[in-house]
Amino acid sequence: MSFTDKLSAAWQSQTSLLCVGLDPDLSRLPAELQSQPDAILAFCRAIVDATADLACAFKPQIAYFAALRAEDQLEELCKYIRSRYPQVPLVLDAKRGDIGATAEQYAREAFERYGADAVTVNPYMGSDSIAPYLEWKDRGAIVLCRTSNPGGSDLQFLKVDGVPLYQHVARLVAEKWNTNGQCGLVVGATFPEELAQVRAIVADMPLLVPGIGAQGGDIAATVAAGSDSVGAGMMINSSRAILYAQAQAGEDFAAAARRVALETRDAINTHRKP
Ligand SMILES: O=c1ccn([C@@H]2O[C@H](COP(=O)(O)O)[C@@H](O)[C@H]2O)c(=O)[nH]1
Repeated sequence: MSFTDKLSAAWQSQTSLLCVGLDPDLSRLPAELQSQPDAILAFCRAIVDATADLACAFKPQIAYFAALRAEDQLEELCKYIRSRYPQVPLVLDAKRGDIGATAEQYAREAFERYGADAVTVNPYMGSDSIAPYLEWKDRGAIVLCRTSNPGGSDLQFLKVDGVPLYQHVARLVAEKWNTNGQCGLVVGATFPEELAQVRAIVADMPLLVPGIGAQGGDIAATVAAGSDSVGAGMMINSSRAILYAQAQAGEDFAAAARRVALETRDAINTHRKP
């Protein structure tokens, strides 16, 4: 099944636009896990098991694994998600961007090694740097457009022919690069006005929307600005707020993560229009 078909099915079957981000930080893991040899894998698997019925996607961020020399644990985690929860799309957040020959290897890494349904990519190097991902006709390439960080404005807001650069990216992806219908865009929940502008340009293209939770983006404004024509269209990502949720009495870390994921999923759904 293609990335976009799997995502549309997940939006429906899970009744969820919540993407659970997997950004394991060893120093924030529960003490009882920290000394285990495969602590990262054990932690992420527990989070996945606790939230799988609440998520329309899982998004491991590769830097958190690579920094700890834990790519083997990321591989195992991806295998686990694919076999246990095949209905939940797996988005590898890698933000790759390089010349075509190198991009071919990055595409193999994402789609062969990790078996991701989609990968995040950087548009700065242009069409030939994106083409290798599009060779994988059923997989997604999710292109950075209007990122959630404040510094994203340095370049993304520059006017080119009177139009901000991020809008050029949105148009380029929608009109030229989306040859297989498997492209998406990254637009931050911290910029709802720009999210609405992007939605107006790209019709029902899926958007990966990080920035709620730890980055403080407003859920109601995000849903109002970014929903597609059927009240879906987004993977609204939260990572740290779920992963490191404060445990309440009687909860372990996974139960706390589930509680926050449930609250977040429901808060998003409250604002959706049928
Ligand atoms: O514009 C972007 C693109 C990607 N991210 C990634 O999303 C998560 C956000 O984590 P939180 O803990 O929910 O803030 C993280 O993996 C980023 O690398 C982003 O934040 N903004």
